[in-house]
Amino acid sequence: MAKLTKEKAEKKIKALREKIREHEYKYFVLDDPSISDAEFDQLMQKLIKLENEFPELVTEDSPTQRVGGEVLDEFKKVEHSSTMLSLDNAFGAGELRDFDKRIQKNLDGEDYQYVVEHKIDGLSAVMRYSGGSFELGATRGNGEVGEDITKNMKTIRSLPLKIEEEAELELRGEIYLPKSEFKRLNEIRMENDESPFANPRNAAAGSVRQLDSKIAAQRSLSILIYDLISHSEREFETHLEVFSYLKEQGFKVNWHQSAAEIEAVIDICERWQEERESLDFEIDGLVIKINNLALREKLGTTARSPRWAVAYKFPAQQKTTRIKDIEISLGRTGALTPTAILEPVELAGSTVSRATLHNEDEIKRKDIRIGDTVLVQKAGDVIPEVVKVIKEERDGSEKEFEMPDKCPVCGSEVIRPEGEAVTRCTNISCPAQRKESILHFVSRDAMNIDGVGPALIEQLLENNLIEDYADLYFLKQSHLKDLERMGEKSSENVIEAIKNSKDREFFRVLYALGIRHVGIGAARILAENFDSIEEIKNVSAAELEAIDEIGPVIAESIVGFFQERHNRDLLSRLEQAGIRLEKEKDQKNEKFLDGLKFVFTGSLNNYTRSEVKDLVEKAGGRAVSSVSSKTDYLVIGDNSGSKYDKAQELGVKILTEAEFKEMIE
Ligand SMILES: NC(=O)c1ccc[n+]([C@@H]2O[C@H](COP(=O)([O-])OP(=O)(O)OC[C@H]3O[C@@H](n4cnc5c(N)ncnc54)[C@H](O)[C@@H]3O)[C@@H](O)[C@H]2O)c1
Ligand SMILES: [Zn+2]
Repeated sequence: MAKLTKEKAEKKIKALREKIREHEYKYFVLDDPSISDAEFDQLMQKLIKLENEFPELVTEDSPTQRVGGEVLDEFKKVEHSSTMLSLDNAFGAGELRDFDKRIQKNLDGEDYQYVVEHKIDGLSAVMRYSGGSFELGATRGNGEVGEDITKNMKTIRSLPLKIEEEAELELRGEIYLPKSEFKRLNEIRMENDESPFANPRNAAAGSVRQLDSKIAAQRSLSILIYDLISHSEREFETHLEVFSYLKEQGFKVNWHQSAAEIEAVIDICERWQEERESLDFEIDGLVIKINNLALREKLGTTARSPRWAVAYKFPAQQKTTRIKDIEISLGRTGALTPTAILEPVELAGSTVSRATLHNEDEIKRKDIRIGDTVLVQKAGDVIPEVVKVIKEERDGSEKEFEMPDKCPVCGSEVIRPEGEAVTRCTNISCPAQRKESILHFVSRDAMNIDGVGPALIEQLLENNLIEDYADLYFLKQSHLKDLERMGEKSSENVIEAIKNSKDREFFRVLYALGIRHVGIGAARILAENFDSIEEIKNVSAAELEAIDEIGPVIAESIVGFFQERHNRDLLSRLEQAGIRLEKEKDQKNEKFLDGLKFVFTGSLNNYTRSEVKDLVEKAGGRAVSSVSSKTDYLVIGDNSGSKYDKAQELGVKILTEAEFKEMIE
C-alpha cells in the first residue's frame, strides 16, 4: 500500500479522533454506547497505527494520550491522589508475547513474575479508608478527577464499612452487577420503554451514578478489589502480598493466579476464554500485571496506561449489523419463533447471519424493526441474539414486524394463550411439528441415527409411512427402497442405523423424547436421579423440584409430558420396539470419577475429544483444558506437548490412553 501523504493522514486522524470522542461520550457519560467494544477498539487501533506512522501529528488531547471519561456536574468532584489510568490491550497470544518482550527489554535482564487477574466488565472505583472506616468512594472520571459516589457505594454489601486496621488506606476495585441482576435490570428497563444496557459495565455505571442512593440500593451491586494505592503504616513488596493482606482485612479480592513466564500466562488466558461462562459476572478478558512493586515503579507509565500491565481481550462477542428481514421458524413444540436475518458478521470465531428474537413481546420490548441497525451478541454456546436497537441509525424506512395469524407451514390458526409469550400452531399434527420432533429425536446428541435427515423424514411423512418417531422402529426395508433417491443399499443402511440406536444411553433417550425445556443437561440430571422412565413417569413436580438443578418450569413440563395420553402411547411403542428406557445395569448410581479433573493432550486413537469428555462427565468427573495443581489426571495421546512437562513438574498423575480406557470401561 502506498504511504499516505501527511495531509491525508492528518485528515484521517482528525476524523477518527472525532468519531472516537463521540463514542467515548456515549459510553462513558451517557452509559449508552452505539457500537460494540470490539468496534470501538478497532477505531482506536487504527488511530494508534496512524499516529505511530506520523508521530509529529500526535497531540496531547488525542484519545490515545488520555483516559476517556468525563465527570458529571451533578456529582461532587474528587481529585485523585494518583492518576487512574486505562490499560493497553493485547489481542491474542502473539501480542502477549510482544508485551513480554517489551518488559524483558525494559527490565534489562532482571527477574520478574506475572500475576493474572480477571478483567471484570464493570466500573473502576477508588476507596479511601481512614482510622478503619470507609470514608470516600469515587469513579475514575477523566483519570485526574472523579465523581464522589460514597453514598451509593455504601449500599454495596460486599464492601466493608469498617476494617480492623486503623490506618489511612487507598484502594481500587471494580464495581459490577452479577449476570442475573444485569438481566433483571434490562428487563425492567425494557418494560419502561428504556433502551437496555449494552453491557454490564454500562449497567453498573448507570446504577452507581444515580443521585438517589435508594435506587443504587435496589440493585445488587458488588465489588472486587484489585489494588492498594497507599497505606500509611505498611509497606509491601509484591502484588500477591497485597492481595493476602486485603483478604485478611475482610475485602473481597479479585481472582488471581501467578505465572512465572508468558507461556503460562497464555495458558491461563486461553483457559478462561473457554470457561468465562461459569462465572456469575462478565469478564471481557484478563489483566496481566508485574508482581514486584519496585519493578512496576521502574517500568513506569505513559499518559494513558501503565507499562507494567496489559489487558488480554477475548474475541468479540458483540458487533453491530443490520436486520434484513424477520422470518418465522417453527419449533417442534409448534412455537412460532421470529428470527432476524442479519447482514453476516464475524462473532466469537464464527459467521453469524441469524439471531433469535424469541417471541412477539421481546420484539416489542426491544422495539426491533426490519431494517434496523442492531447490536448482536453471541456468548458461548448460546444462540446469537439482538441486544438492542441503535435508534439513531433509523431513517424512517424501517418496518414494524407483525406476527402472522396463520401457521406458515400448515396454514392452521395460531394462538397465543392468555399470559403466555409464545404463539403456537394449533394443529397437533402440523407437519412442521412432527418433522421437527423427529429431527430432534434422530439428532447426534439424541439417538444419533445416521442417514435419517430432513429430506427422508419429509418423504416418510408424506407417504404416511410414519407419524412420529416411534414409528421409525417399525419401518421395514421394503417400505423404504421404493422411495425417491433410496436404493437397496441405502435403505438397508437406514434400517441398520435405526436398529443400532436402540441401546443409546438412557440420558440420550430422555433428551430425544423432546420434552419441552429438557435439554441435554437436564436429561443428564434426570438420568442421574432416576433409573428408568417408569420411575420418572410417576414422580410429582414437587419431587422433581427437590433436585437442585431442576426448576419449576422444567418440573411442570416433565409432569405434563408424561400425563399426555398421546405421549404415553408413544412411550409404550418405544418400549415395544425395544428401546432402552432405563439405565444400563452397571451405570446405576455409578459416579466412580466423582469430582476428578482430567486433562487430555495429544491425539487419541480410540476416542474423539467430545467422546472422552462425555465419558468423564458421565462418571461424575470433569474434563478441563489446562494443567494446574488441581488437575487429577493428564491423559496423553500421541505427540503430547508442553502439558506433559507441566504435569510432571506439578506431580499430576499421568495416564496413557490404554490406562484411561481401562479406567473408564
Ligand atoms: N462501545 C463504545 O462505544 C466504547 C466507547 C468507549 C470505550 N469503550 C470500551 O471501554 C473500554 C476502554 O475503557 P478503559 O479506558 O476503561 O480501558 P479498559 O476497560 O480496557 O481497561 C481499564 C479498566 O479496566 C478495569 N479493570 C477490570 N478488571 C481489572 C483488574 N483486574 N485490574 C485493573 N483494572 C481492571 C478498570 O476499570 C480499568 O479502569 C474498552 O473496552 C472499550 O472498548 C467502548
Ligand atoms: Zn402448523
